[in-house]
Parts: sequence; C-alpha cells; structure tokens
Amino acid sequence: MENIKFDYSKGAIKQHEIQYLKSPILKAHEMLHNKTGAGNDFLGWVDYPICYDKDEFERIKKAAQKIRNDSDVFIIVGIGGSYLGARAAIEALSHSFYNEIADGPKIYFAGNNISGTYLKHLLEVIEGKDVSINVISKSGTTTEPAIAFRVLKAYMEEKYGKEEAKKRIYATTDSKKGALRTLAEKEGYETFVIPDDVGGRFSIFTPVGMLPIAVAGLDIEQMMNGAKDARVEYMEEDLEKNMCYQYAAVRNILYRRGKTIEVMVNYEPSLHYIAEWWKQLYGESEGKDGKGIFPAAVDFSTDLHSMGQYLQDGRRDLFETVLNIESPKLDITIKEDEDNLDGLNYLKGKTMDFVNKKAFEGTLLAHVDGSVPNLILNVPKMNEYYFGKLIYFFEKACGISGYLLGVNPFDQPGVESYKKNMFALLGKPGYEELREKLIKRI
Ligand SMILES: O=P(O)(O)OC[C@H]1O[C@](O)(CO)[C@@H](O)[C@@H]1O
Repeated sequence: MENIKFDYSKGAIKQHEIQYLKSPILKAHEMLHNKTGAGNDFLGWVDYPICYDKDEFERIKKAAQKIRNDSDVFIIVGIGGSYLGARAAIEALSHSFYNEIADGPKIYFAGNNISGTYLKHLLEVIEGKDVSINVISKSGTTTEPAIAFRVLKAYMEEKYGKEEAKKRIYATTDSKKGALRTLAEKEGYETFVIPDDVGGRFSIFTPVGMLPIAVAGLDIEQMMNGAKDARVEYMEEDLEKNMCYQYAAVRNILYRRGKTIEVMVNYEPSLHYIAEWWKQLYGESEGKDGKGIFPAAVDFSTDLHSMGQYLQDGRRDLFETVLNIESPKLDITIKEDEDNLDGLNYLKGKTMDFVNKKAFEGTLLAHVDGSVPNLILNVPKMNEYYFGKLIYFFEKACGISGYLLGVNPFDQPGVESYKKNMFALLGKPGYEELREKLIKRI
C-alpha cells in the first residue's frame, strides 16, 4: 500500500546504533503518551486529530464558504506557528500561481514582519477589492501581527464601517485570555479557539491552520484524516516498526556524531513553506540549553546553483533530509528539436519529472560521497491526506527527538530575550530600567 516511507539507508547509520536507541526511544514514547515529560501541559496536539471540536470544525467550513463568497481578498495576519502551517499547506497543495488563477479569494499574508513598505504595498494591492481578514495570535500580544492588525482594522472600518467590518474579521486566539480575545469580544468578531495545550508551532490542525486552508478551497477533512491515520500509525512503540521514531533516532545518532545542521531538501518549489514551517518546529523545540540541531533548508535544483558547492565540499557538519514526492501533480514531456542546438535531444520523450528525479538521485549519491548523510522521506503524492500525515509525522518525531536530546521540546524561553530588548528600546512602559542599560551599549 502507498504510504509515507522513511529511508535512512544513505544515512551511514549502523544497525547497532539503532538498537542502542530502542530503549531511550521507548522511554521518550512513554513520557509523551503518559504526559510525564517536560512541557506535558502542551501535548494537546497528540490526540487533537480525534479530539478536535467537531462543531467548531463545521463553523470553520461555513466561515470559509462565506469568505469565499463575499471576498476578493483574504488576509491572514499572524507570525511563526500562527501562519507558517497554513502557508505551507496552501503553497504545497494549490496551483503554483494560485493568486493569479484562484476561483476563490486571493490570499495574502501580513503581520509576519515589521516592514511598513510591505504593508503599504499590500494596502495598494487590495484597493477596491472586497476583503476579509483572519487575525491569528495565541498570546494576542505579538508585536508584528498586532501592528499589522491595528493598521488593517482601521482600513476595514474606514472602508466598510464598523458593522460590516466586524462581519469580515475573524479572530483565532486563546479561549479566554489575551489582548486579541478581549478585542474580538469587544468588537463582536467571530472567533476560533487555539487550545491552551497546543503551542503555536504544533497548531496547524487547529483553527489556526484549518480556517485559512479551507478558505483556499482545500479539503480540511482529508487533511485531518491524514493526521488521524498518522496518529495511530506513529503510536507504535517499537522503533523498528515506527518510521517516525526512526527519523527521531537517526537525527539523534547523526547529531552525536557532530552533524549539527540538518538541511531539508525539496525538488518542488511548492514545498518551500513546508520547510519554513519545519524550521520553526525543530528550531524552537530543540534549540535550547546550548543544544540542538540547526534546521536549515534548500530548494533544489534551484539552490544546487548557489548552495551546491558548500553542501558538496564545505564543512562536514551537516546532513540532509530529502522530501521526495514520488508522483508529481503535473508533468511535461520533452520533445525532439530538429536543430538540437541545446543538445537536449537525448531527453526526447522523457518527462521533466524524470529529469528532476535523476537530479535528485545524482545529487544524493554525490553528497553521500562527499560525506553528507542523506535521509529520504518518500511521500507518494502531495495531496491533503499525505500533507496531514507528513505534518503529524514531523510533529511526533519532534516531540520524541526533543526528549531524546534532553530538552523541553514544548517551550521557547529563548525568544523572549530579543523581545525584552526591543520593548525596552521602543520605550514600552515597564521596561525603563533595561532601556537605560541598553541605550548605553548602543
Ligand atoms: O500566536 P502568537 O502568540 O502571536 O505567537 C506567534 C509566534 O511567536 C512565538 O511566540 C515566538 O516569538 C512563536 O512561538 C509563535 O509561533
């Protein structure tokens, strides 16, 4: 049967190394499932594919349909885990030029940077169009989406008046607390809940991902089915039968060997944001206490012409994980050319995917020969079902991997440091003392 398959045969892993990790993996599995490990109050994502609020799910579908009917433009306001999952799904599963040919609203992202130029350009692009907005923030206090939303809220109220604007703004946030919850209730926006026990980077199957993904016309039911099946399949406690745990184990073995950088590789441009989402998942979950694999990503074959040299020949502290989509959505056959000036006639009758796969195989062997272990995740095809399964695969492996590493995979204390400095430098009340100290250092 077709399924996602993890192949570490090119990872230079010895079988006894896997054996040695059998019991640590079992321990991590027990910590995760019995909720006895660090960060155990953030494990709501583990059973979410079966425990999610079904009424809210129906409400998401209704809201998505309304947005598709009454909007030319849909803006997703959020940062990090509050937008990367939706963006990853929409890009991986939609037309490559979605906004040009969409039969639903054009989709734009805001609140994921602090650029006035970007937001001003966005306001220019949406001028004269009917707009709906989904503002997504678990804490409700993140600076980037809060600033963008303040600007967009004022734009919507000026354009539609308060009453109509509130029917076009959807807030996804905490069930009870936070600035966005208070604002949404005061203004009367339709709201969706990010459960207390699901952290941002694990929240794609909650309304955080589901509403924007449904607005893009994608099948969220099928995506949830993928996650649901993955939940059962990757619950298997025996390392030898669980590919998700094998991925966690192999990363750990390579890390201990000094392979401290993992490069996620794809051969389809539409997968770029899956890697962006994955970078946050692993970066925030594992990079702490002076430990962790640095997650990086490249788009091949594009980046073979920029990063290829380094990967082949630079410092040998990295390994690659290739996301290989076995059957492409579409393909083109290369035709014969009478003049053959480009010398490509030897490829006549072959498809672009055939060439792409040979680029993959050739690169794989070259990099392995260059001492870069390669792990391969074979995904039969990119559809909603396998997307859901793949996302859950990475989430589960991340939890196990974090416990193997001896960190709390579900917190992110490190991201507060820059925020404190930024708030102090901005003159936010309560940060006066720190401001004094920092100003002297700049
Ligand atoms: O949903 P929020 O609370 O706005 O947070 C957005 C992102 O910011 C972070 O808290 C990091 O600053 C991430 O963990 C999170 O995904």
